[in-house]
Amino acid sequence: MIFGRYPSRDKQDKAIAVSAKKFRSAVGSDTSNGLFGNMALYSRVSGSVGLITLQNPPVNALSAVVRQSLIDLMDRALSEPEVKSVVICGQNGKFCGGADIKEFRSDMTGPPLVPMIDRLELSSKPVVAAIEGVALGGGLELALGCHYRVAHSKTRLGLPEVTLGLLPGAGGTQRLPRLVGIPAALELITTGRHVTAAEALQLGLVDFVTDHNTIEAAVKLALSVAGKSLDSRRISTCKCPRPPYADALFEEAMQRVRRSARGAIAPVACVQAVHAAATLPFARGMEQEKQLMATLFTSGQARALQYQFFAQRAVSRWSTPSGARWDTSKPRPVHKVAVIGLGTMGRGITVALAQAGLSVVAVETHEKQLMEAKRVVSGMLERGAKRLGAPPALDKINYSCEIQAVADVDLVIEAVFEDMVVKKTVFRQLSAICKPGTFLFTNTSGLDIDELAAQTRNPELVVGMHFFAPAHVMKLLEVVYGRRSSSQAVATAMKIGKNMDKISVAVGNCSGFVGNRMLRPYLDQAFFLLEEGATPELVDQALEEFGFAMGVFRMSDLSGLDIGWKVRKAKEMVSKTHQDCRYSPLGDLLCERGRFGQKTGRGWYQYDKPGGRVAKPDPWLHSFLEKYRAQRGFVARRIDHQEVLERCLYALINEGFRILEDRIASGPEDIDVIYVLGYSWPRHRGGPMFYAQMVGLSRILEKLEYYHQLHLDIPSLQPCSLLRKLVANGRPPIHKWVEVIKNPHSHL
Ligand SMILES: CCC/C=C/C(=O)SCCNC(=O)CCNC(=O)[C@H](O)C(C)(C)COP(=O)([O-])OP(=O)([O-])OC[C@H]1O[C@@H](n2cnc3c(N)ncnc32)[C@H](O)[C@@H]1OP(=O)([O-])[O-]
Repeated sequence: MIFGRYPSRDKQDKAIAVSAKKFRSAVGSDTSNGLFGNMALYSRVSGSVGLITLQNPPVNALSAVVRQSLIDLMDRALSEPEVKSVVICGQNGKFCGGADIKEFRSDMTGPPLVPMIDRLELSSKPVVAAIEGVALGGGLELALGCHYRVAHSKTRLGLPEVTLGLLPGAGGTQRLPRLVGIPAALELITTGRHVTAAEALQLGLVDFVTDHNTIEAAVKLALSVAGKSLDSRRISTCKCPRPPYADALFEEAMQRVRRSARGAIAPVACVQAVHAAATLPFARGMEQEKQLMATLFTSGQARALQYQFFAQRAVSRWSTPSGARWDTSKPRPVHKVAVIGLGTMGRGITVALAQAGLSVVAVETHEKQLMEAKRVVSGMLERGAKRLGAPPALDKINYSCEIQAVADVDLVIEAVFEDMVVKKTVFRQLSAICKPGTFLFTNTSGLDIDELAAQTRNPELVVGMHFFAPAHVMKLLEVVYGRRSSSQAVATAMKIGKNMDKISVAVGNCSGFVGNRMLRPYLDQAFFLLEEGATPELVDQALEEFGFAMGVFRMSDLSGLDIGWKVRKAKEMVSKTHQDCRYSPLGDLLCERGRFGQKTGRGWYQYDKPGGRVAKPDPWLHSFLEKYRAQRGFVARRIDHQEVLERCLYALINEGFRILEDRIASGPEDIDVIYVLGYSWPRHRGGPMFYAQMVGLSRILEKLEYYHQLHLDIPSLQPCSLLRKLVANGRPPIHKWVEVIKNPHSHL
């Protein structure tokens, strides 16, 4: 009966809106305080079911007003004798994205989540969560407080609080293990992984999954359970199932998070909270959860992670110094894309484009290499499809040895060698072959976009795309606009990035763009520290303890020392005499001896064989460094971790300020997103510019001044004028830096 009476989602939203209107007039609420812009709505369906709809676009986050409305509407449902059960759903096909993260930045007001969920669970009438779209964080915790959970098959569920530096502090750490068991709860809570509805059903997280109308299904269930005992449905009253090997499980989980979290405190607190669920009664477990949450909530790590969450969304609202903006620039539709050059990067880009549903023409000049690329790309697509449970997009790609095959595409991504001469030739060819209006994008990690654009008839169609390897996996894309790139070309590059599921950051054109430009002074400092007495092990240990996945030398062994050597040779840095500014030839000297890193079994470390992965300290390298110092007049001194961090990181941050000053990045968020997603900067430290704010701009300035005085031949240690200006302006918070950049006379 309910199915026949139930309207489509559209109609249903209209019905909800109508009942909301009636409800507003019934309760006589004041709309002037914005209450009804963010609230929950109430209606009665099928005679005896109270339907509460969360309404707080875009993700129905549980803001203070939503929480208050939910409490009021639950009271209403409980007080109406005709109502026998309740369904909670979210408007616009999204159940709930969790607590309102914006509220975490200010003093929290409104009713807290924990007692609200406890009251819900205590309800004498059954409450069913109708979960569509997402049930994340506090949203899933709300659903765990309900007595039944019905999910749409396309829903994603999870407790991602750990990614925001928190734990599921609205009872999630106590209810989830009771519902799905300790192993699954530990995994979900410490990783923040989202699960599909199918997996949720398998775990017992939801009771029922539907491909059809979720609210209909939830209402049907609510009708069927009305009046039945709820004793076994209140998760807080259930005993947490404790496997016999629980102690070993917790031990293993703690070791795992300590290893992978590299100094992040939230995953450790998550394990502790689940341990409390396994060992304490519910109420005491909740106390433990609350205490752990309080510590995390005020930590710098939570602030850093929440800053990064918003920064990753803010970068899509790009702008350029010439006034082009995301909201006034329309991307052109793109259906067919060509990739030129099927080396490692070209293959990854081809896969990413095909997976995004675009038709791709993949071009490689030699038949043999083309066939090899086809084999590898097909394998990558097949493995990806297996993971996603979808068919591989093999038929999206046409392979060709002829550059003429790109004549009718809408966009070309050139991915040939990182060599200006080769790229210029390709761009001249493309400009002649492609149909008018074709966008010509280049995958480069630092070459001059304007110089390439000058080879074409339409430089406004040229944009840089700096992909990170592996290109089909890495989330980051630097979209580099040149002096003449049109706003439409930039908007189209940003859109293509989004289609490929990347986080794209629009940046200006300069050598190395943002990421690699900042890397230069960081690498230089690491070399200088070796000259002054450090070892690769000492430098790497300091950086890894800070939170980097790999120190600079281990990383450079992994990516290959010869790559940087080639670039330095092309820039004639290797052959030049460096009189005014210090240059360390250490990397070049290693390359001259054939030590290219892991691939040759020798680099800054030694490996058991070429291609080996386990880095071991190399006595040869140590004695080489000693001889080098003696020959060049360096007297080895004791260098500690603090100096390593200050020299390497502050030099990198100083370059970040220069980049902001030069308007290469439009704000500190751009730099921080690039560094976290592309250069493994520890996420819980927010990014280099956020870290600078945490350390204190005055301290960074003071330390840079100190080191620059000691090393006047290292210009990158000279504090840049923007940093001085920010300190002179009273060290404004990071979101106000842009005001100082735009208005040099600003006193805020
Ligand atoms: C009390 C302790 C216990 C509980 C703790 C928690 O629940 S912690 C929370 C645990 N929950 C999470 O960690 C979930 C966090 N959210 C997500 O993972 C994703 O947003 C999504 C999967 C919900 C939707 O993905 P999608 O690609 O469709 O969309 P999108 O990602 O582009 O977002 C659209 C807009 O919504 C905004 N916004 C989103 N969520 C929230 C929020 N909770 N709050 C506020 N705002 C939020 C977002 O900033 C953006 O705003 P903009 O830039 O347009 O002004």
